[in-house]
Amino acid sequence: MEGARLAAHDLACRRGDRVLFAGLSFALTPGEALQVSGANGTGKSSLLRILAGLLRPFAGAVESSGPIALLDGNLPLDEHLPLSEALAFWGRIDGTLSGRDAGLAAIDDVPVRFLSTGQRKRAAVLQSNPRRGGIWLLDEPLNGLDTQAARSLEARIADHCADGGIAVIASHQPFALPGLRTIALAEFAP
Ligand SMILES: Nc1ncnc2c1ncn2[C@@H]1O[C@H](COP(=O)(O)OP(=O)(O)OP(=O)(O)O)[C@@H](O)[C@H]1O
Repeated sequence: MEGARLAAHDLACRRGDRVLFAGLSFALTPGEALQVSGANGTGKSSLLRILAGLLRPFAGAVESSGPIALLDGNLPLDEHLPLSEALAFWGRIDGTLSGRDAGLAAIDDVPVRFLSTGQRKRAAVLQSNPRRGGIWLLDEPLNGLDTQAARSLEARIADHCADGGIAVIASHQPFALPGLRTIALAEFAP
């Protein structure tokens, strides 16, 4: 696979009748990670949805190559299925789920609707299943995770980038990632 690329060209985002940000540009090459920070409501989640192709930008364009995986507040797992079966559904669609989480093994048989906040996030990390060398869009990925799970996810993001992947992280929280670039969304508020 050719190396992943992700570029934003002069992006603007409008929600309702308000422009949240404008003039946002960046370019990421294989191995790079970018943190997007900003106060509540500045448009971090909206930016990730634009980058994922799920929301049309008000202006500007996104250029990407490589598979995209999005981890956001939604958990696209059947709430009524035991966790292992709910994950297996995506395994059949996506191929083998990348990675394992030993902390979830003991609750394989628990229906998704009974999972705790942190367990849901950990299941979402597995489900989002970033492809080797692809683009991983992460919305507040550390929310709800205990310290050990947070360190483990940081290590997983670092491995993903070391493997030629790209990561964009929307978060208020500091990240321990080598070479992490940052963008403060407030600087692009009109
Ligand atoms: N469909 C919509 N129609 C109108 N306004 C919307 C819509 N979706 C989101 N918004 C508004 O857009 C703004 C940005 O929302 P967004 O979720 O992108 O912000 P955020 O920076 O991720 O916030 P947080 O840190 O609280 O998660 C908010 O004011 C929100 O109310």
